[in-house]
Amino acid sequence: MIHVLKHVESITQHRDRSLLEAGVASALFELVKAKEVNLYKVQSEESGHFLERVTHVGQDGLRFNSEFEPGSDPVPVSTRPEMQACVEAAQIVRRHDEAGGVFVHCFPIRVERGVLGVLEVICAAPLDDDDLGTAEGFLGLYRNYLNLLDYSERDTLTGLRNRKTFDENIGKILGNIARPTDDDKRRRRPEDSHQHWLAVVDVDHFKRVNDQFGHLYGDEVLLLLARIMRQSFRQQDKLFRFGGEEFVVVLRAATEAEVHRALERFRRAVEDYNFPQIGRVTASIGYTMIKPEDTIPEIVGRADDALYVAKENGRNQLANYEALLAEGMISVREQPSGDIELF
Ligand SMILES: Nc1nc2c(ncn2[C@@H]2O[C@H](COP(=O)(O)OP(=O)(O)OP(=O)(O)O)[C@@H](O)[C@H]2O)c(=O)[nH]1
Repeated sequence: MIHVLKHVESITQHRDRSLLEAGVASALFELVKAKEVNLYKVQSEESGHFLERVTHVGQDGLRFNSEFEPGSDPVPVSTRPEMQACVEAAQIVRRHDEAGGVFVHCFPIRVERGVLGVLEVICAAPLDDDDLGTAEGFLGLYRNYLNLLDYSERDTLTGLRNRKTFDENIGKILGNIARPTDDDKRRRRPEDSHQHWLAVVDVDHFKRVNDQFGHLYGDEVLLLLARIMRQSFRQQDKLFRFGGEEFVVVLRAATEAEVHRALERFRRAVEDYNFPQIGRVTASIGYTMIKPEDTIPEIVGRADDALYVAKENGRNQLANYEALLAEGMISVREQPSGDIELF
C-alpha cells in the first residue's frame, strides 16, 4: 500500500504531461512486475489511425519523448491487431504472444473525444484481477490528473490552450529542435523530417459582429470557431486562443504544402459554416516555419507580418511569410537590437 502511495505521490508532483506518463508507466512496470510497459499515442489521419510510441519502460530502462518531439515513427494501427481492437472497441484487450512467450495487455486511454492512446503492458503471465485493478486505477489517476492540467491551461470560453501556456509550449519546441536527440537525428532524413510551423488566425471584421449583434453573439462565434479548429486539425496539433479574436495553431508537418493544405481546409470550413443568426464569418491566416535560432517574438512577429498581408489583400485567405519574402512582397523583419533599457 505504502509502495502504491509513493508512486501516486511521485506521479502527481509533475505538471508536465510527458513526465506524468513516464511516472504512470514506471509505476505499473514495477507494481505488476511487467517485462515491458509502453505508452502509444493514437494519431488520427484521413488515411486511418496510427500509433506513435512516446514512453517505454523495460529491463533496458526508461525512455520518453516530450509532448513536442516526435516519438517512434508512427505505424498504422492495422499492423497491431490487438491495438486496433483496443482502439476500436475502447476496451482492454489481451493477446498471448506464443512466439515471444509473453502476454500483451492493451488498455485504452479514453477521453471525451475517443481513445487518445493505448497503454501496453507485457508480462510473462496474464495479469490477475488485482493487477488489472492496479492498472485501471493508475489509468484513472492519469486521466483525472490530465483533466486538472487541462483545466489550468485552458481558456475558459473556448477550451483551447490559453495564452499563459503558449510561451511555455513554444519554449519546449524551441528547446527540442535546438537540441535534437540521437533518435531525432537518425529519423531526420529529408523524406520524413518534420518541421514545426506557427499560424496566427484572426477573425475578419470581428468588430462588426460585436457591433451588429452584440458581444454575446461575438463570444458564440469564438466558441464555434474553436470547435471548427478542433475538427479541422489533427489531435497532435496544438491550438491556442492567443487573445481576443486571435488564435494560434502550432503544427508539425514535413512540407510547406502539407501545412498549406491543413490551414486551407480550416479556412474553408469556417467560410462554409453557417453561424447562427450571423451567417457567414471568415478568417485570415498568416504562418511561418519555426527555426531553432528563433525567439518567441520573432516567430509570432513573422506570422503577424504575413497575417497583415492576408488582411490587406482582401481577408479570408492564407499568407506564408517565407513565400512572401521570396516573392519580394515583404522585407526581412528587423531583429530586435538586443539593447535592453530598464526604466
Ligand atoms: N465578443 C468578444 N469580442 C472580443 C473579444 N476580444 C476582443 N473582442 C473584440 O474584437 C474586435 C477586434 O476588432 P479589430 O482588431 O478592430 O479587428 P476586426 O474588426 O476583426 O477587423 P480585421 O481584423 O481588420 O478584419 C474588437 O471589437 C474587440 O472588442 C471577446 O472575447 N469577445
